[in-house]
Amino acid sequence: MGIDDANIPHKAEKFTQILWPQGNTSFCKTIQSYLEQLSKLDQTIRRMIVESLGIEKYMDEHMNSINYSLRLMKYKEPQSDETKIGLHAHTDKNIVTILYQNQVKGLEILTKDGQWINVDPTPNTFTVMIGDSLHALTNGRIHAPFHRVMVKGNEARYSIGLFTIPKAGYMIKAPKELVDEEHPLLYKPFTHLEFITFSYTEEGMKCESALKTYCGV
Ligand SMILES: O=C(O)CCC(=O)C(=O)O
Ligand SMILES: [Fe+2]
Repeated sequence: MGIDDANIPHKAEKFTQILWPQGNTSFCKTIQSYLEQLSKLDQTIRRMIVESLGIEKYMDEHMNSINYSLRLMKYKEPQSDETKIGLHAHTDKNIVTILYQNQVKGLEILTKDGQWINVDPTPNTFTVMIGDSLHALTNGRIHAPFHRVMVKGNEARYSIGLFTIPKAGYMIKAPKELVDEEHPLLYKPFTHLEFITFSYTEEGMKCESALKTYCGV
């Protein structure tokens, strides 16, 4: 469950009302404050990425091209020592995801050489995941890793994700500065909505990389 267009202040109130029709000021304020602080962290991260790629002239366009979505997730305890899949292996389709979780481990990331590694929970630590849209926008300079959640034991895993999502209709297109003979264009321009729609089709779910199949050059 979550909040789309989470940058709109009254959305946190509406979301709280769904969970507590009689109201819950403390929850609502916590969510608002979380959104405020985490969106600043997201902006710092994206600014650093744009600067590190030397494409500062696109900074304002990039910073203004997204909306936020906040999702609260619960992975039920399987009540068994056998490891079960909580969330299937996938790449995020958006720009940047910032994850925070309780003390129950389960998040795993696939390294470029094909090893699944655990992301062990550390208090006060956020995990930043790059999504396919940023991978495409940077013409492949930044890797969008496959990740999954594996659960076992008797304790539920809770996580909260702030997702940076391209605005409706925004064309995701690598700037010309990142395309040259050594780095040929990897993906044709696309919108997030069209890409995500494809990724949910039978073909999109079956193929190894929905991004490559959908708009790979
Ligand atoms: O719960 C987590 O830590 C990961 C969630 C996730 O990968 C997602 O929602 O895309
Ligand atoms: Fe994910």
